[in-house]
Amino acid sequence: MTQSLTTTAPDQTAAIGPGRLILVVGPSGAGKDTLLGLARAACAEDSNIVFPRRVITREASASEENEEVSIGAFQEALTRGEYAMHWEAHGHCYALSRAIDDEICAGRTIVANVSRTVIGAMRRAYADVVVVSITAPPNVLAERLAMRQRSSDGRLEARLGRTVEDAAAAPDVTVVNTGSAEYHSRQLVRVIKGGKWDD
Ligand SMILES: Nc1ncnc2c1ncn2[C@@H]1O[C@H](COP(=O)(O)OP(=O)(O)O)[C@@H](O)[C@H]1O
Ligand SMILES: O=P(O)(O)OC[C@H]1O[C@H](OP(=O)(O)OP(=O)(O)O)[C@H](O)[C@@H]1O
Repeated sequence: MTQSLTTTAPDQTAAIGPGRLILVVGPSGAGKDTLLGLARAACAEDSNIVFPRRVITREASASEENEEVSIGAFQEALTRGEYAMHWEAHGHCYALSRAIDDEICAGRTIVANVSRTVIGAMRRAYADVVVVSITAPPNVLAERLAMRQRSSDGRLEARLGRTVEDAAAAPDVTVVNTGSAEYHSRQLVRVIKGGKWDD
């Protein structure tokens, strides 16, 4: 497990700061949305910590409160430069609004569930990036995806088979989410608040 919490972009003058950008990543079914939901509730009183809604071309569900857009609206917004980052996966398009840049410039911390494919670009674009990988063994992922029953998930084998090979995607912190969600969410909250995460 690694825990050097801060990565400084090579060109400080170009990087967006001074607030922190916490990128929560990991395979489907690992528990990212679950731990984020609990961490969000735990940070509700702190207006300096922001959990932006993701823009996604799929319907919102019980496990996730996203801003649902059509593929046409997504592409128009992308052309207008309205997204700070965007990616495609599982047959959907995802993005985070550029509004996060204003929050980071104001010194706030942004926490979001993103694709491992955007980590390298985000490390270059932002001054203070922390990548938190949420993981679990393959059999646990399979059980959890079967249990989640999110209608938009499509073929679970395809979700379970997705891999991302990118050296820039190495995390700063890894949480193996096999204990209670409450316990691991407290680890995530410690990272978000800038403390030691594994006390
Ligand atoms: N620590 C945990 N223990 C048991 N079940 C969990 C835990 N974390 C998440 N889950 C369950 O696993 C399923 C997948 O979690 P989810 O947060 O949707 O994963 P992800 O966002 O990484 O795809 C959900 O049904 C959730 O309730
Ligand atoms: O490129 P990857 O690192 O594999 O990630 C691909 C996408 O999958 C996850 O989203 P989604 O909410 O659709 O899936 P999940 O909740 O099942 O992880 C993750 O947040 C990314 O948006």
